[in-house]
Amino acid sequence: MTKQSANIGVIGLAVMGSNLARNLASREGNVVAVYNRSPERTRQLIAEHGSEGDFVPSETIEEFVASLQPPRTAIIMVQAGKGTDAVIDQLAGLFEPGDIIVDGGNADFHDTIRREKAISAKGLNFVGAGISGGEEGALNGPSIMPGGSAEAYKTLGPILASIAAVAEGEPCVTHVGTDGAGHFVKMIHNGIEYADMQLIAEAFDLLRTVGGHEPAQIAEVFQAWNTGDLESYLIEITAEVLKQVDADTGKPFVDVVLDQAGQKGTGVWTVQNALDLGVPVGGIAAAVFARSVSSHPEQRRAVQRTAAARPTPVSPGENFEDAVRAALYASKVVAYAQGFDAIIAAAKEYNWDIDKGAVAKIWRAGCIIRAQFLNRIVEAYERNPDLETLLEDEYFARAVADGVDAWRRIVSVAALSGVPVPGFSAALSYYDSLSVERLPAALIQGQRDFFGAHTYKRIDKDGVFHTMWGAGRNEVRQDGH
Ligand SMILES: NC(=O)C1=CN([C@@H]2O[C@H](COP(=O)(O)OP(=O)(O)OC[C@H]3O[C@@H](n4cnc5c(N)ncnc54)[C@H](OP(=O)(O)O)[C@@H]3O)[C@@H](O)[C@H]2O)C=CC1
Ligand SMILES: O=C(CO)[C@H](O)[C@H](O)COP(=O)(O)O
Repeated sequence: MTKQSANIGVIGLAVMGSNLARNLASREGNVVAVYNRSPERTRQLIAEHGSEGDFVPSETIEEFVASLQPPRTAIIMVQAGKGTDAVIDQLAGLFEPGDIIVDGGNADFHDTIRREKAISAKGLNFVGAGISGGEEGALNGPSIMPGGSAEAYKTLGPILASIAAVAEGEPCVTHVGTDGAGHFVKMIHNGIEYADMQLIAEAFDLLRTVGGHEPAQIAEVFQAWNTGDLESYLIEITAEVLKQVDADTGKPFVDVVLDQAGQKGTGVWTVQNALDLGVPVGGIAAAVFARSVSSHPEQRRAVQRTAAARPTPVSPGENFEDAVRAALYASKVVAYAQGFDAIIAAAKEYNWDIDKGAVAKIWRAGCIIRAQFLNRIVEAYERNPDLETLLEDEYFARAVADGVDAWRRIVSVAALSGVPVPGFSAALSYYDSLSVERLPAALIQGQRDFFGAHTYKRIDKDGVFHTMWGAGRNEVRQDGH
């Protein structure tokens, strides 16, 4: 065994960890310690890729720790939850003050805050770092969202910058904020990812059901869209998926896959946390619920048996593809606006100094939502870092206004044709809710006051009021004036 020869270590050598270790080993100057609970994975990595760089494999965690140069830095890439806690406990028992434990998994940021507190009390550094890009990103350059202390980032930052994706000459990594900030931002990335995917799926459904196109034709539409303002990794891979033909049946691949979308939980976390923070993220929530609806086959079958006859799709009308594209773009803007709203609210709640423009920059490459579109968000926050919402920025306000007629038409066409568009319609209702001068919330206040004396405010004078609904219906002031 080479003693203390590695400048960085990776624990957990499944899909993400083994590729991240290979990425690290491919960078000049890195010597990478690698360890996995089951030694077969470590042996496989070395057998298949050992010649790609300087690896130091270990079959026990003690050996792994002994192979790291102080201050030791180890990136954990194991199953989120109990697996991560188990590995952190092992490392914390062997590391020395000043050493750095990095959790690169998809951790719940509350766990990261808890872990950071416990680990830093022992004099060790703990960094929760969101890593996005899937297995290909981990190997060739992911987008990395580290939290933790600024002190730990001084050591860790250059290592992460050396393996991150690069967008317009800048590495896709930034110190997002302290303790759980990195994992919070990664969670929001995934929430936006869910929304992006759902909106694309709705566009596909409309082009097929109302537009009458076959998957291969729709693939060409998406390829064309990928050269305009919708250019993104998700649009690009959608075209690839739609082109695929099933070898067994000769049918489009998309027609032989069971229509029940899976999820590992980060979308649900996004919505749960947004609710806790009081941030309306209806567009993202619609995407999470859409996956959930798809995965209730018994309920779907029950309603299929009893529902009214399915409507005949209405005529798509002129420029249908362009209208779908406009609806997709406007709905996407809403999803990103809601995601950034959640980041702003969390930064206030948890005292994180998050640079929104820097977050948008590190999402431009390496991650699943990578897109040119992120540059528009960078520019918006450069124009005004204190935007109430991205929707008020001059570029986004104009972009949405330009597409809003088409957006309304598409939501109407979908409703008349019986095509479910929870993402498009939730986003449009959100936009209308923000842009209409008066909301029916006044009636809800009246109802609350009626049944529960919950009081209300008036538009024409200060104070808190209650109407004596059961006794004369006089209005009385409730705030002591
Ligand atoms: N897959 C993806 O595309 C992405 C994944 N992530 C996150 O990265 C992390 C790693 O993901 P992935 O590579 O898919 O691997 P998995 O999430 O499938 O986790 C498998 C790894 O965890 C290890 N492990 C599980 N429990 C324990 C334990 N109690 N003690 C020690 N090791 C344990 C396994 O070791 P053993 O071999 O011994 O079972 C194996 O190395 C996860 O947190 C995931 O959420 C983030 C972005 C994308
Ligand atoms: O973190 C990721 C990318 O950034 C994963 O790809 C994501 O977790 C996939 O999520 P799900 O299985 O819930 O669709």
